[in-house]
Amino acid sequence: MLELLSEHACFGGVQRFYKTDSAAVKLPMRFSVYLPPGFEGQRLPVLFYLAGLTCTEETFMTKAGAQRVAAEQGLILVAPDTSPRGAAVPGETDSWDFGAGAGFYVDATEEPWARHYRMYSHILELRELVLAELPADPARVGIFGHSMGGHGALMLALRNPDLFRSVSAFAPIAAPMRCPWGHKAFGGYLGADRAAWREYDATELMARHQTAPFPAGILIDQGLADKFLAEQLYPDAFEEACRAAGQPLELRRHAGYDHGYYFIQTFVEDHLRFHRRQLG
Ligand SMILES: N[C@@H](CCC(=O)N[C@@H](CSC=O)C(=O)NCC(=O)O)C(=O)O
Repeated sequence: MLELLSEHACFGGVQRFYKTDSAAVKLPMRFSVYLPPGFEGQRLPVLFYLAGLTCTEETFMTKAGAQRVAAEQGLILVAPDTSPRGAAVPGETDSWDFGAGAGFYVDATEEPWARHYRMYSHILELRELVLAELPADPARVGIFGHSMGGHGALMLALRNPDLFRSVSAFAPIAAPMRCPWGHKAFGGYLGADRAAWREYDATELMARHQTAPFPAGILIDQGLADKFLAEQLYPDAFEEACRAAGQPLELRRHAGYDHGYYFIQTFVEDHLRFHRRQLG
């Protein structure tokens, strides 16, 4: 079920890379796991990280510098890939913001994507797999992510608050129905019907709430020197939906920080501590 591809000692714990045959995607899928020191024989809190456009299961583990704090906090980290690989869909590698590396964490319904591009279901199946095969506590699962993955984390948590107890994001594409990346992805994967888009848009999902789905709060960090901020991200729209729903949100705006992993490195410790507090 799980094939261990490699493992590396890291801050007293172990960094692993796995492959699994995904029932959701109908292809082999890779993911990475960090296990903190002393993981054997106990059930630890686990934090899923969803990466952004062009990333793989390796990006977060090699670039974010999260393992030192995960080791200290006793957190398992899991990073899935960002799309199916080798689906052989014509044109799937033609652009960097749609197709391979850009699955947007939705289940495609449009052809030719519908057979393999099922990343929403893949994240949920991976959650089950991790809980079955690794020393993770099913009652203490959180989710966070960056950009496309920051949105994926918000959306998956809002659709499944019983499965993910804590949620945060770095520079999420917070309202995909309003931006070019979202139009391209939702139009391509889900078709023209905007009712289908609404089921995957975090701002639309939050707007349905009249009470806070995450009463302990949501954390978002956003760089103000992010070149994608004005055209693609719309954190203010998500902030307004949270305000209307009574959802506590800490949206921290940081002068000088861009969209990349130096920004994530700077604030990743805060996110891990935020989740650790909420997961207990
Ligand atoms: N190739 C693009 C840049 C792509 C990019 O910035 N990807 C981001 C995520 S964007 C939203 O999901 C990312 O995380 N990249 C990986 C990295 O190592 O920085 C361009 O030409 O602008």
